[in-house]
Amino acid sequence: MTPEQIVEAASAVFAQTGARPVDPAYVLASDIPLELSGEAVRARLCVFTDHRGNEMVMRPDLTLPVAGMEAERLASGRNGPEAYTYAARAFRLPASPDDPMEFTQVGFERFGRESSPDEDADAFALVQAAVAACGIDNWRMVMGDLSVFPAFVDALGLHGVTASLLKRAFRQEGGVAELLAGAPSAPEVDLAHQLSASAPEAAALAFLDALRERSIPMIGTRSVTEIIEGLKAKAAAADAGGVPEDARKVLGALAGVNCSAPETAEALSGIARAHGLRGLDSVIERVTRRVEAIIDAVPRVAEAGRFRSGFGRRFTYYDGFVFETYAGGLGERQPIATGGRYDGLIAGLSGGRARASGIGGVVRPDRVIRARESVA
Ligand SMILES: N[C@@H](Cc1c[nH]c[nH+]1)C(=O)O
Repeated sequence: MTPEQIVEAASAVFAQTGARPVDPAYVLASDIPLELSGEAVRARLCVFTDHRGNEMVMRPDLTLPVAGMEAERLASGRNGPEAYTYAARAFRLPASPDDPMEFTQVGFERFGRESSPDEDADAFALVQAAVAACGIDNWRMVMGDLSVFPAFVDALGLHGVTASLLKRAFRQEGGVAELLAGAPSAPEVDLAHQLSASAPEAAALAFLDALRERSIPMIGTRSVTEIIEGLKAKAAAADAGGVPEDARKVLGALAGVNCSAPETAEALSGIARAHGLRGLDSVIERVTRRVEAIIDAVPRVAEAGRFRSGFGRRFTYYDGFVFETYAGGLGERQPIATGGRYDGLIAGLSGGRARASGIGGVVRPDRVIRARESVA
């Protein structure tokens, strides 16, 4: 198949559902993509400064601008479910030397439908139908659910500051492991206390001074404000007694969940049972029902699908089901299809003026071609 035929084949699958074709704004103000991209994507945003000195980005995906459009539509008083489809360009600095900076995503976004395991399965099955239409049948997939970790943290009954620190750490790659590995050092806690006592600007200056004094360079993609917030949260949790030993065991076990799709229910409920945790039935039931619905719709998932609890941080807008599909010789940094649920995004983008569930997924035709070539 030629690249055009692949785009056409995938587009036809999404168009058949009656979704409306769109091609929203290419250029976005940087604040929203910066805030809603996980660390891995954030480091890859194509950022530039416009003629007025505003920091802008080329859209790193289509979900953000499409959800922005939908948030405006809903906030202006229109309502009811809506679905969009696109075959459009997105821009990210390459994840590996053979990845392009500009690429097409063929996908869909659905808003305002019921947020249920069956809808999750339906959205996943639609993406896989597009993958199949592109001539790929020997794929594997990984799924996760971003609501599982916070639910386990809540079930542990920890102090509020400790619980929010853990939920926040979960959003960063390796964050929980780092947190569980050790309490913050005394100088870190002292610095956090000192920063807590200052107004935000003064705190930022004091923080940069502290780095300079210790000759520590600013690296990575987190902003000074975020680093300060993180430090303060760590110190507050340490002041509240830190993460107790039994909670460490539970979270360690949860972080280790990496099982075949049919084993998911047992993996999660086994941890809850072993540690006498209550209040997890509804989240575990939802995950279980979803896996069943997915296997009903796409039977290959029973052997080619895995569930990983720590999975899915490319974008911080995801808050439920997430998945990636891989094929051929391409590794996990180069999925051929991705998607997930983001029920809080419309409320976030509209400042609470509108609310709607959201779910969607995309196929990457350039990677489909490479996956096909790598097995040919
Ligand atoms: N925008 C996501 C895929 C997606 C679409 N809708 C939901 N998720 C990505 O680029 O990885």
